[in-house]
Amino acid sequence: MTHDSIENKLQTIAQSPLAFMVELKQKYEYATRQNPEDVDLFWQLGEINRALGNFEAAIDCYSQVLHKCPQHGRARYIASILQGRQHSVDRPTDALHCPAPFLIQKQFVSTDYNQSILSLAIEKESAFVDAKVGALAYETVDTTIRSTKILGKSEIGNSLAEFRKKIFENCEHWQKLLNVTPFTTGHIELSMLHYQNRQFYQVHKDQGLDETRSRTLTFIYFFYKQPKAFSGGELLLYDTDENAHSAGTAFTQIEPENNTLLVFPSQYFHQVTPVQSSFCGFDSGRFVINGFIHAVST
Ligand SMILES: O=C(O)CCC(=O)C(=O)O
Ligand SMILES: [Fe+2]
Repeated sequence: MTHDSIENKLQTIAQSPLAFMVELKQKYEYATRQNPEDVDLFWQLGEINRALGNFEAAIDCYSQVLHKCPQHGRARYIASILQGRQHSVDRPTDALHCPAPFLIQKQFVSTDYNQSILSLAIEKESAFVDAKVGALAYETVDTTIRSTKILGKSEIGNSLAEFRKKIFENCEHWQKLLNVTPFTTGHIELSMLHYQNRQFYQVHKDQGLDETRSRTLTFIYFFYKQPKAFSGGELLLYDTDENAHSAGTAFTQIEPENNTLLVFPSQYFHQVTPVQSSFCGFDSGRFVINGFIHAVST
């Protein structure tokens, strides 16, 4: 191996911890073949596959863990989340950080409506501005934390009424599926985001400040022009402690797939990995409708 290629390799790993995970996965696959009775190796390979977004492979690993160790509550809970049936399994209480429950709805809207959402975003290009971070009164642009452009609610106006209605209609059902404390649906806050090459959003949670306390469920609707002109931009959903004071080190990777909606309780930490794209046209970027379902305070 030449000096240059080692440097390139190191740089790739530094820029993308997920590339490092792929190497780790290969090592653990080998180790589990050599030690098929070792529960811990299957557990760790499950966690690596979850972090890489390989749901099927992760579920297989957790099944192996449960086969050998049926009382492994964490493996049972995570496997149930990845299969979309977390409501049927108790949350594990054995560690500080709990895996985030989530739902994925593929083909959330019709193909025609998905196209019209994309057209609306493209039409509004000049109204997208740098997204800010921090409490409302002090919010600032800090591109080391959040590097993305946003189309705010005043620009969106009533143009996503059909989308908003669909969120509203599903809300009660999602509460049950996600096993959250039942709440009365209040207002639905939404914005559109656009990420181009190198843009990202560091680890954060959507709830906690006074003005965001009533945010209860977060939804993220992924959309983009086909064929997909970027890679990266994955959503990493972190295991989080009960009171949402900190993110754990383990996470589930969710690939942004066009016309797919992701829903999770707003106290869970998450991040958007850097987008990579060699196209610079606005229409080639990663788009989302990001929003929050507020609970009416009682
Ligand atoms: O772009 C995304 O997928 C999520 C954005 C996000 O987490 C946020 O704006 O709070
Ligand atoms: Fe967020």
